[in-house]
Amino acid sequence: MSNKLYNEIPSLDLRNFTTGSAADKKQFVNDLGNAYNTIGFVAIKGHYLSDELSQKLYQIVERFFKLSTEQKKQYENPELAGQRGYTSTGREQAKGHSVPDLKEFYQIGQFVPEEHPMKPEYPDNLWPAEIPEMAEVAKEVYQKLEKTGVEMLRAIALYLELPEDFFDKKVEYGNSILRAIHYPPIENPDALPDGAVRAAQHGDINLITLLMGASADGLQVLRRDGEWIPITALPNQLVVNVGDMLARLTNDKLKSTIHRVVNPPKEQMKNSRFSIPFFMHPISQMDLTCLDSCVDDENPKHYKDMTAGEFLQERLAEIGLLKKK
Ligand SMILES: O=C(O)CCC(=O)C(=O)O
Ligand SMILES: [Fe+2]
Repeated sequence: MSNKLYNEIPSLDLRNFTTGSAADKKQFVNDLGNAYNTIGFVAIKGHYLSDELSQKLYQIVERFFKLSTEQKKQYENPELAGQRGYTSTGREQAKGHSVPDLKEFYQIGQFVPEEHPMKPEYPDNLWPAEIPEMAEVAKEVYQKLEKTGVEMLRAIALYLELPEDFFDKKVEYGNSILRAIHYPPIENPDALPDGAVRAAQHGDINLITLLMGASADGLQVLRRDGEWIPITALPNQLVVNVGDMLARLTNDKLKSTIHRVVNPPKEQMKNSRFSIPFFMHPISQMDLTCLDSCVDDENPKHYKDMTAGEFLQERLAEIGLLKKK
């Protein structure tokens, strides 16, 4: 393994894994493991989401967030803990951070056929009547990202010396979330509460996150040496990082990538920022107990045994989305 400290994230072509030779595939797996052990993010081209489709979704999302607060709040139901529909500003804070992030968001969950046994597992998606095109476009984006995520998890399984299909059944009709985020203009920077930022530093909850290029700069990753490095996804690239669930499963052999979204420089404070991460979750029954292969005397178990569903509930409470009854 190289100990090189990257200043930018390595870029890989997923086609080397999906349609390449055995040697290409092996190289992809090695490069991916290397990226996750150094900077923690990787940029992927040759995936299944077209730039055209992602632009279409961005336009729809911008139209939604331009609606009045009253209109948007029709799609906010606190009983859903932010997992479907709209969540207004001031609700979510990063774990361990007392000031809420400067953002509002809209979450879209799994699409399960009516008769499927997994159907009752998930609340229905909410669709804004004002934007009738959202449902169809969001579903297409969701499924293209999910398909990309399955391939990424196959490569990760091989890197961990697990069977290639280790994650396949665990993410089939999984609890993944497409989250459209709007970071509103900062109208009065002097009136911001201390420590209020667009997104305070955090690790994502899920297995892996796939992020399409945001509308503006601001995303930064915490490199292993403690330096914050700016991340920009180029057109046609997805940025993919490891989340807390994969860190638990691998006893931190794969570490959850800490990242944040900083406030813009003064002259850009009046601009909105939009981003659309896809959080790849397994089904809630998945056991996140550390793999035996990742535990030894030098690396005793860091985490207590939990299912993905239990871990998600715990975290939603910690970030303010699930109010304790
Ligand atoms: O807005 C971004 O670029 C990243 C957002 C993020 O890290 C998150 O919602 O977990
Ligand atoms: Fe994140």
